This record gives sequence, C-alpha cells and structure tokens, in this order.
Amino acid sequence: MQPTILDRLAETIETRKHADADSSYVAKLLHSGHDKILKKIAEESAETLMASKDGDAQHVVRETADLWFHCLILLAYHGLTPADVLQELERREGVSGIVEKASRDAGEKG
Ligand SMILES: N=c1c2ncn([C@@H]3O[C@H](COP(=O)(O)OP(=O)(O)OP(=O)(O)O)[C@@H](O)[C@H]3O)c2ncn1[C@@H]1O[C@H](COP(=O)(O)O)[C@@H](O)[C@H]1O
Repeated sequence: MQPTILDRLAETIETRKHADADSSYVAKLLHSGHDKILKKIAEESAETLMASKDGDAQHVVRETADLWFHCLILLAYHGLTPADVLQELERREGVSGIVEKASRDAGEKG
C-alpha cells in the first residue's frame, strides 16, 4: 500500500529529531522540549475551536491540519507513529461509544 501523507509526514518528523533547529520548524519544536510541544497543541486546539465557532469550513480545515501536524510531533516525541493511532481506531471500529461507555461503567461498579 502507498504511504499516506500522515506516514510521509511522520517520517519527515523522525528525520528532524537530529536536524538543525535553525533550518527546521519541527527540529526547533522538538529541541524546545515536551512542555513547548504541549503548549503548541493547546494553542492549535483553541484555534480549531475558534475556527469552528466562526463557521468557516476552510478555516476549520486549516486549523485542523495545524492541530494534526502538531499531534504527529507529539506522537514522534513519544516514539509513536500514526499507525499506532490508526490501529487503536481500527480496534474500536464498530463498537458504539454508548455500548463501550456502558460496559466501562458496569466494570467500574462491579
Ligand atoms: N505541515 C507542516 C506545518 N503545518 C504548520 N507548520 C508550522 O507550524 C507553525 C504553526 O504555529 P503558529 O501558527 O502558531 O505560527 P508561529 O507563530 O510561527 O509559531 P510559534 O513561533 O508560536 O511556535 C508555523 O510556523 C507553520 O509554518 C508546519 N511546518 C511544517 N510542516 C511539514 O513539516 C515538514 C518539515 O518542516 P521543517 O521541519 O520546518 O523542515 C514540512 O515539509 C511540512 O511538510
């Protein structure tokens, strides 16, 4: 199967772990450390919420792209890849959130 943009971007991010921070945004962010990555994700999340409130669909697309991009950097920080997240979504496929929550609640009570 052809690598997707998520796979290719994750590979690029991986190569940036040892790149020069002066010539790479990803390297700069990775070298800035965990807290800075988390701060960017909080910022991009807020910007996505604001875009949605604005009601401009293309703005939502751009802000979601920023958010996903920064989430990929966070995954790389933890040694994870998009495949790990996609595998988790596949594991959940077909299991209703309502049913899953009910079984979780029953487990907590039992
Ligand atoms: N997809 C992206 C991408 N999306 C957003 N951004 C950058 O993420 C930043 C978003 O932060 P903001 O909007 O808050 O802008 P900012 O004020 O410059 O950021 P801060 O100074 O607050 O950190 C901007 O600098 C954007 O240019 C991206 N930078 C890089 N990529 C991809 O990552 C690859 C590697 O990039 P480099 O590591 O820079 O070579 C590129 O080839 C692209 O494919």
